[in-house]
Amino acid sequence: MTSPKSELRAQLRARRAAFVANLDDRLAATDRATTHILDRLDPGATLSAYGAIGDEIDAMALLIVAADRGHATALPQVTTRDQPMRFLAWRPGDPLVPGPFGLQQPAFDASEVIPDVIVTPLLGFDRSGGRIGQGAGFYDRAFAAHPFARRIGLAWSAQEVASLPLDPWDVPLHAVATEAEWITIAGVR
Ligand SMILES: Nc1nc2c(c(=O)[nH]1)N(C=O)[C@@H](CNc1ccc(C(=O)N[C@@H](CCC(=O)O)C(=O)O)cc1)CN2
Ligand SMILES: Nc1ncnc2c1ncn2[C@@H]1O[C@H](COP(=O)(O)OP(=O)(O)OP(=O)(O)O)[C@@H](O)[C@H]1O
Repeated sequence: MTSPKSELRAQLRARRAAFVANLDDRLAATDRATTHILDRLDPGATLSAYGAIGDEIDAMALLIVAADRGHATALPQVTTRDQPMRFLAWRPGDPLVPGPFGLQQPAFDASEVIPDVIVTPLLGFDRSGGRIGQGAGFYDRAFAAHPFARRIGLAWSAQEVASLPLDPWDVPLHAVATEAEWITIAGVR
């Protein structure tokens, strides 16, 4: 299938890979990006993040520091493309089990939580809060199911595009954190 979105995904994957390959210090850059988020968490907020796939910014250190600061922490659990993604409690030291797409996920008996903040991986973002992901719609469906959660994209600056083709179900991000800056999107409810 070639569509504007799938071509764009391929371009963005290539751009992200080139950016990461040229990064001097990936850990330091990850730390700068995630610190934008940590510095702005409301006390006691329940935070969901993710473990990186491939060239994504890894958000596990963010989750570990947040847990240390007293936040309840969670990771998404996906099973099949048809089933909605759920957010399951996960604290540092809790087991992780292999899931689809090479994901490491909380155990099946972990309790479901309602996150206050959803830190979201992405392939591309724009300054209107537009986001393009892997194309399975897991995050768009989760955003629709959790309308009161803050939606924060975590991405390398090279993942910015001027504007994204938007579908009716796309839910805008409230903010994007990169290694270079913190971007808040005006007017997103
Ligand atoms: N780190 C991370 N966790 C996540 C997501 C994500 O994008 N990144 N998801 C967001 O929805 C969900 C999992 N959904 C996914 C849907 C499709 C593919 C996928 O097609 N992967 C490619 C390889 C991509 C790559 O290496 O960059 C593949 O399997 O061929 C992966 C995850 C939930 N957790
Ligand atoms: N709220 C929703 N309810 C039902 N289906 C949805 C919803 N949001 C998105 N989808 C479905 O998800 C599919 C993929 O959407 P899209 O291409 O926007 O994914 P994406 O944002 O790139 O991926 P992801 O959110 O997994 O990172 C679409 O076919 C769409 O029908």
